[in-house]
Amino acid sequence: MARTDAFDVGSRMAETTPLLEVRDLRVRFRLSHRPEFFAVDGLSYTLERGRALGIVGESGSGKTIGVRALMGLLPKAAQVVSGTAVFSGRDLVTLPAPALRRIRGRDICMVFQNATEAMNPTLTIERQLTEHLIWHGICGRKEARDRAIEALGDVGLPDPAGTMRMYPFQLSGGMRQRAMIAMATVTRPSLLIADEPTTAVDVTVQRQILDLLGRLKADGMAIVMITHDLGVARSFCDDVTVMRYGQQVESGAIADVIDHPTHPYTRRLLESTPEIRRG
Ligand SMILES: Nc1ncnc2c1ncn2[C@@H]1O[C@H](COP(=O)(O)OP(=O)(O)OP(=O)(O)O)[C@@H](O)[C@H]1O
Repeated sequence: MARTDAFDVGSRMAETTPLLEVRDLRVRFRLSHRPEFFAVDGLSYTLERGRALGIVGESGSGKTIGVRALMGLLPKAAQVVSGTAVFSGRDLVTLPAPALRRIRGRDICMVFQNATEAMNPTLTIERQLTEHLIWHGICGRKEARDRAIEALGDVGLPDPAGTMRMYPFQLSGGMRQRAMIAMATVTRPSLLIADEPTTAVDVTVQRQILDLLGRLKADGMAIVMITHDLGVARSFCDDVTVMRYGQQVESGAIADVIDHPTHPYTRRLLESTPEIRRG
């Protein structure tokens, strides 16, 4: 792997403890119809508060499984077989399920690729947004409602109070995606994992979402962003790691990797998006 030794997201802040330190994470799949395989095979990175790491790579390279492993949200057939993921001093890999549940949805939240699958179709947007705030004891119902309305406004939904009364199926795809981002950020987690957050939305909404995530980052939120779009990574992330077949082939500061890719696979990814290199 190129630049591994130099890769330390936010190394300028090395004197502070990183918010998240993932070391040599390996996730194995055991399925009945095929030999076992490693969907993630040695993933390492460090992330500081207020920084964003992009994880890029083609479909099936292990990007999503790599972050789901941190959240304890792996499919049944998958298992973390080695490695550590230390978040605020605690290893998420070995943390008992109840302790992980207390962190998930409060300190670490995730924006999923597909809002329709991630949302509960039987609950109003209000219930979905206020649930974490109340369940985690962050605030009572009235304040939760105010915070939910504010979060819906922050993601650029035009009528936050009206949106609160709706069910997911009553929203357009772009509105649903924004409501999901509001759900993931309403607790102001210290770490946000965003899996292709702007893939399903048009360019204007994409800009709004990236602006919002940029403001949250400036306020100190750390963000892991999975994207196949190097343009999004370039405009938003401080650092990037490139994955292929479960392995990290190249990592470093985003501008370095884009301007001076060392791995042939990274060069191929860049060649397929020529507008990136023109800046
Ligand atoms: N539920 C599952 N059952 C079986 N195999 C799976 C499952 N989820 C993921 N995999 C396999 O694990 C590997 C990594 O998948 P992963 O979803 O992490 O890729 P990805 O890089 O996020 O791709 P995409 O951009 O398409 O989401 C792939 O080989 C994939 O087929």
